[in-house]
Amino acid sequence: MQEIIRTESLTKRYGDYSVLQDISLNVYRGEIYGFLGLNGAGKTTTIRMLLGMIAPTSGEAHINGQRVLGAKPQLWQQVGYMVETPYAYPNFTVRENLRLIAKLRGLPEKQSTEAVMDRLQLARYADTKAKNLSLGNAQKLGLAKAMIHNPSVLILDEPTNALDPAGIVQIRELLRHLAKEEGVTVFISSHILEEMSKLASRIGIIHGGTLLQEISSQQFEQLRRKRLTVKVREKGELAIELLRQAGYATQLADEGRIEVTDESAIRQPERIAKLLVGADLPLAELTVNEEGLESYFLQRVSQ
Ligand SMILES: Nc1ncnc2c1ncn2[C@@H]1O[C@H](COP(=O)(O)OP(=O)(O)OP(=O)(O)O)[C@@H](O)[C@H]1O
Repeated sequence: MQEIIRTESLTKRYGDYSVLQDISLNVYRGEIYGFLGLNGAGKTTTIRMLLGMIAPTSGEAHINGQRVLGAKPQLWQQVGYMVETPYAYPNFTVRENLRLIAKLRGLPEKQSTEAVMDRLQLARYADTKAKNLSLGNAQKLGLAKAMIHNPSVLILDEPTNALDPAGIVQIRELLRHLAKEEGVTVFISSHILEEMSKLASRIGIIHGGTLLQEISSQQFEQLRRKRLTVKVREKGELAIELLRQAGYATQLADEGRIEVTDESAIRQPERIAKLLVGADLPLAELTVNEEGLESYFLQRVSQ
């Protein structure tokens, strides 16, 4: 496997305040590496160092085998990035903004602009001034700028932040396609656990400036605690008794809800429904809940 991104003990301090400690990670060609952490965990700081925008206090970052600090300008022809809220010239249209970037990058202006607008489904906003775009479309314009030169490495800081659900699915599919079909390496940060487990092939979890854990997305899915919540219209005690007798690990939660944590119940909730309805205990609610990022961290950090 070809190593594309490598950090060695990246550390950043501002005065006495330590933002990042000893971050060492590797990302391989065609991988989508999800960098997952709560707000303030240190994601943006890491990404800024990956891009050479700020210098580490100690440690190093490498892309394509080159040390980022002091890298030759050619390195940046292979890298596309979007960090925090993307900037665009407000009085230029989407097309004008992109043509400007194409020109600065020495690309065929018309062809690369139209191609990237198509890719991100931005063509119908081509003549809209950047200042009149919705937040989601402004974000897409930022992504278009990051991708216009067809880079082989994409580094994206919370790229789906302002997008609506349809936009999130679209970007997810585009990134998956780029990684799988074109071998593009994607490093993407987010604080949304759900999104990461759907998109990334590997996930690095950062908390308080430390890389806590690196796992595959499949492992991550298995580690997340899931539970089935049931509520019956009445006779909650009886329902609990019945479920326990049937061998399910069951406990009473808020507002008369019953939580079932067995794998088999989570995989086949219809069995629970059948059991209760069959005993004349009609259901008011039946849901599978997945643990959120905060509680996953709390559990992980307190171990
Ligand atoms: N220039 C700076 N001077 C001092 N502290 C800073 C500086 N830049 C960032 N920090 C602090 O470093 C910590 C990590 O910030 P960072 O922006 O990297 O987090 P993040 O994980 O990207 O969070 P968010 O999702 O909120 O952007 C925060 O506590 C932040 O206040």
